[in-house]
Amino acid sequence: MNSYSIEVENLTKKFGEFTAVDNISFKVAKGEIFGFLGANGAGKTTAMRMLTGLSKPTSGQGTVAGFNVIRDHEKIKTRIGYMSQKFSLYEDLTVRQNIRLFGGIYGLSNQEIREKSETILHDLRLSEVSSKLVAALPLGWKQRLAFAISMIHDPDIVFLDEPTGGVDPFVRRQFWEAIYEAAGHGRTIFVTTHYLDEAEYCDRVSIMVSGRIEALDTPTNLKKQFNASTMDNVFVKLVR
Ligand SMILES: Nc1ncnc2c1ncn2[C@@H]1O[C@H](COP(=O)(O)OP(=O)(O)OP(=O)(O)O)[C@@H](O)[C@H]1O
Repeated sequence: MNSYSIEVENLTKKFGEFTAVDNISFKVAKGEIFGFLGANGAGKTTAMRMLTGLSKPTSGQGTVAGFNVIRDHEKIKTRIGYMSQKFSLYEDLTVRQNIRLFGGIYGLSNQEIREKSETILHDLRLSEVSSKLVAALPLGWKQRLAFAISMIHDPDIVFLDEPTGGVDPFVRRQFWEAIYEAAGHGRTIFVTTHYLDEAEYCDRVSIMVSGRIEALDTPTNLKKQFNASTMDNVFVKLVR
């Protein structure tokens, strides 16, 4: 059995003459927390869209959750979860309605939705606010809820696109505890972030510059390699 969740080779995306993602190759092990970093415009979103089956690579090959990124992109969508900072929950629906809605979208039966709803509400201690509009929740709670909902269909991999924007370090730390828990259950976490302290929490980190992966290793090894005391310094040395 393949021990990698993601395996890509020379993945490239061009928009006309412009190469947004330039021959990237890497593997992510099952249950790994993989940080996907890069400056604005480096190509992270474009790469992530190819990995999640939303965009067809111009060239290259690979598998995500065991499915071919070119031929089986519709199947990939059934085995992954996705959470972005910008598009996550419906603010004008209640907490419970959001869980129901996404459970339905991900193809769960009514019985499964009922069970998952109770588990999520209980685990996140949201039972008392289950009939409140999501708009009324603090941002940190919304993020935790969106993360739980992105895993409602038990995906092999969860893609998190800047999941902790706009909250304080304590709330971010709590979110990362939830990430560790998910990874502890064997789920692969693929996460982009602009917070370099969060890169330290990842098992391995890749750093993209102008469409290419310029560095990829554990935070400890990257700091050694770049003679830097923090991931922030590694990033600055590579990107600026
Ligand atoms: N559909 C498109 N057509 C043309 N150019 C595009 C398209 N999508 C992205 N690009 C360009 O590709 C490059 C990479 O963009 P991308 O959004 O992947 O970067 P990013 O690393 O995710 O940046 P950010 O952190 O700002 O989201 C940018 O120069 C962007 O302008």
